[in-house]
Amino acid sequence: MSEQLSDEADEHRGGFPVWTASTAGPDFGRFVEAMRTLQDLAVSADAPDDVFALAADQAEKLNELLAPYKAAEGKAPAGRAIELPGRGSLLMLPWRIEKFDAEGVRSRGVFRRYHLGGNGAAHGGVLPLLFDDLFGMIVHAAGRPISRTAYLHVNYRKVTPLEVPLVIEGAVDHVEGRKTFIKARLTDESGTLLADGDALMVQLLPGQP
Ligand SMILES: CCCCCCCC/C=C\CCCCCCCC(=O)SCCNC(=O)CCNC(=O)[C@H](O)C(C)(C)COP(=O)(O)OP(=O)(O)OC[C@H]1O[C@@H](n2cnc3c(N)ncnc32)[C@H](O)[C@@H]1OP(=O)(O)O
Repeated sequence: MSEQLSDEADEHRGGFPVWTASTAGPDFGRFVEAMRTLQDLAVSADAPDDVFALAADQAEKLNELLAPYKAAEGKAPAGRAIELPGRGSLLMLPWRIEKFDAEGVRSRGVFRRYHLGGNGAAHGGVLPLLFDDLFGMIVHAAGRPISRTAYLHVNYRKVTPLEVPLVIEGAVDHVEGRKTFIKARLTDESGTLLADGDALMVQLLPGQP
């Protein structure tokens, strides 16, 4: 997979830089998972203010530790660590890719407490994030040139639960010149449809951001 991520000709990249998979050390995955748990706790903890004061002190210390290492886009392992859930990016859902080829992409995972919307269900805004990231991977796995999302449509068919193993799978539906039309479905492990979506991804022209 890492080969596929970096060997495209310039005319297929628009203004995008070459994207290479990261070779992060073993502690990076542990750090990301600890940060995800911290995100879960940050949105769920009901602690006394003196506990939040201690937590703020420690969070500020952590910021001081990492600040000198802030790097330009494409340099940090986050987003490029393809072996980690969500490719090691806290922005992405912590899901694992289990199929990645020209026929489509499938990924599996759970929504966590951090992703709570209301009454036990995933926030409506995190589903398009999951779909959009999958659509980007589908375009890439299908060998299509670097493209951006022109539109993304999600149908919410059933309430999407937290902490329940789910599967998202999609593929290219059809191609018209620069336009790649994609479809995907989010189900639980028994195949019950929770949401489906479709998108138009448009190939970038040379130099297009
Ligand atoms: C997430 C990926 C993770 C992958 C990881 C795996 C490894 C992969 C590794 C590396 C891959 C990296 C992949 C990066 C991917 C990044 C994705 C994003 O960033 S999505 C950010 C949000 N989207 C934008 O910010 C776009 C903003 N919009 C634009 O830039 C333009 O509007 C753009 C490029 C989409 C089109 O603009 P124009 O000027 O080039 O082209 P015009 O002429 O407007 O459209 C071309 C055709 O598309 C239709 N079209 C355009 N927008 C449409 C729309 N909204 N609805 C319907 N048709 C539309 C038009 O009608 C036209 O069709 P006719 O050729 O005439 O048939």
